[in-house]
Amino acid sequence: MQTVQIYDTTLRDGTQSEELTLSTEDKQRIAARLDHLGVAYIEGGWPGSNPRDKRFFAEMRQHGPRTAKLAAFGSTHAAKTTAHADENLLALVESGAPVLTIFGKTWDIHVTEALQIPLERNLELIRDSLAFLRSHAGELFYDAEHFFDGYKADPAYATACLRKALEARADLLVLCDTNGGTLPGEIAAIMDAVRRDLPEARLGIHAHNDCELAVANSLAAVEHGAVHVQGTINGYGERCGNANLCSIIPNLELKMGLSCLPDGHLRRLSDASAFVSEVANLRAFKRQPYIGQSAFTHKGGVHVSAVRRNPRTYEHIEPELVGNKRRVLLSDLAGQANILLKARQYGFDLDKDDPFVLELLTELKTREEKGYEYSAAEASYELLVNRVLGRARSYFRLISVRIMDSVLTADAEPFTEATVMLRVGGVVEHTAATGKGPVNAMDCALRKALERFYPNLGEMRLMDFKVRVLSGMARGSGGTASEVRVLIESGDSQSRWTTVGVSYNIIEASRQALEDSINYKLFKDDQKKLTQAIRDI
Ligand SMILES: CC(=O)SCCNC(=O)CCNC(=O)[C@H](O)C(C)(C)COP(=O)(O)OP(=O)(O)OC[C@H]1O[C@@H](n2cnc3c(N)ncnc32)[C@H](O)[C@@H]1OP(=O)(O)O
Ligand SMILES: CC(=O)C(=O)O
Repeated sequence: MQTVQIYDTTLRDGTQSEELTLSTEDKQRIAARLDHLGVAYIEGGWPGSNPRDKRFFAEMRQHGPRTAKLAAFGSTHAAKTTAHADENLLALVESGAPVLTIFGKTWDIHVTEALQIPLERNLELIRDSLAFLRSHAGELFYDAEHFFDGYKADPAYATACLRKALEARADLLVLCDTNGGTLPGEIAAIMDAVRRDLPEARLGIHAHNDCELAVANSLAAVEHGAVHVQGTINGYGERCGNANLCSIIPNLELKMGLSCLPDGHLRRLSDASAFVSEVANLRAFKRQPYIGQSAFTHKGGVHVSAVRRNPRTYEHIEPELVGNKRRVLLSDLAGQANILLKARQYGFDLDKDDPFVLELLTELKTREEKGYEYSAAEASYELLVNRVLGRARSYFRLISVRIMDSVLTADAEPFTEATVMLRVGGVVEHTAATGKGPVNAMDCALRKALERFYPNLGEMRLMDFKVRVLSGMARGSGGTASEVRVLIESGDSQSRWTTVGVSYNIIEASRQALEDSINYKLFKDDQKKLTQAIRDI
């Protein structure tokens, strides 16, 4: 099978993304995960740029990747000096990386306006920089920055730049669509022209996503002779990002029949994507093709009904091939098939004729009409199903919640206190707690009352709290009297879950979501204990 080399630049070009900053340790963790994924090259950074990247390469000399090759990045030497004296090139050599990649100018306006040097001098920079690095590099790559724009402006000059890199014995010429403005047809035509002019060159592609075409452009380049593709995990990168390897890799392997990861490693892709967004502390993009949480998620009843019979009816590949999984959502667009699939996921094997199915579907649609949104709050729905089917026990019964919020003066902190009365079995508990605002005070008082009976609540945390006003006059009287939906995301060391509440009173909506959240934690822990007890028998 033909192979395409994957060159990951998440740790270099990815960190040029507006919201992405990685410490040396973060970079090491991500490098280890990319190595585990099986990419051929990991571009670790620009050692001439900052001490963090320098330290990364020093660390990697001790604990380098096991199979991937580490690349260090830099530019051709400064015009005012020589290659031998250039600090950037010396830092590349000192990095000890087995692969050295430098970028150079190929577009005339970049030479005359950005570097402000004659065109001929730029050719010298390319040749001398690569010639200097040649003996220090296991592999030497040349990134022809703005190659496609340069080629459109002056094909002879852009090609002359590539020739200089070949003369200096670069192993690979990477054609870059740096501004991301090129169309797939143009990429194809220019790739063909370069291959005609330089048949001896090995070519790679580096595309940016300014026209949402970085993936398409990378695939077009491969169809027209590129043997090496650069990109980043989740498409992180400056402006609109880089070519997204999480789409490119499965497209190459599953649609184009080319190999780019070791056998079986494609299944690691979803985990790798989630890991990088977690370390980067960025929310994962749900609608990412292949590996996003929504990529194989079905909501419409018609779709779910067909997918139950044969998943190929609405899925272009099996989700497991990329380590993803199928999900089914519940909403007012659901049909009985959604309920059957969800119930099976919760451990109930229901039949379509079972009266519970219709009851659950009717309950779902009635509640969605009231504003509950179960596709975003599955824990609340799982509790509902378990209650209707008689499996969830009642952990506590809330008798009353009273909240006092007093603002003494305009510049003093407001003071909030919640009083909670509840019953656990035959015991009535009456507790008060203060908090930062009414929801926090209610949360603190509920836990204080319950932790004596359920100590495991101590490890539960509130992760996110969202309030949405439900479309104005149609619900409540509009404005500040509108109905609201509250979504609470909670978590413990094992998992996260989201619950929902709806009311015209924000405290009551929060109370519902909070109560579901606590019940869900207790229910889940009970289920775990039960599973363990069955295993132990
Ligand atoms: C397309 C790409 O993604 S390229 C990667 C872009 N990434 C980055 O820039 C991140 C890392 N950069 C840095 O840390 C810094 O910009 C450094 C250390 C490289 C340079 O910092 P400084 O010396 O302060 O220069 P500054 O950033 O202001 O300007 C860039 C300099 O590089 C020069 N330069 C730009 N491209 C090249 C090139 N291919 N070859 C030689 N010199 C170049 C510019 O002419 C300018 O030098 P000048 O001011 O003497 O004319
Ligand atoms: C080299 C590089 O990152 C670019 O041209 O976009």
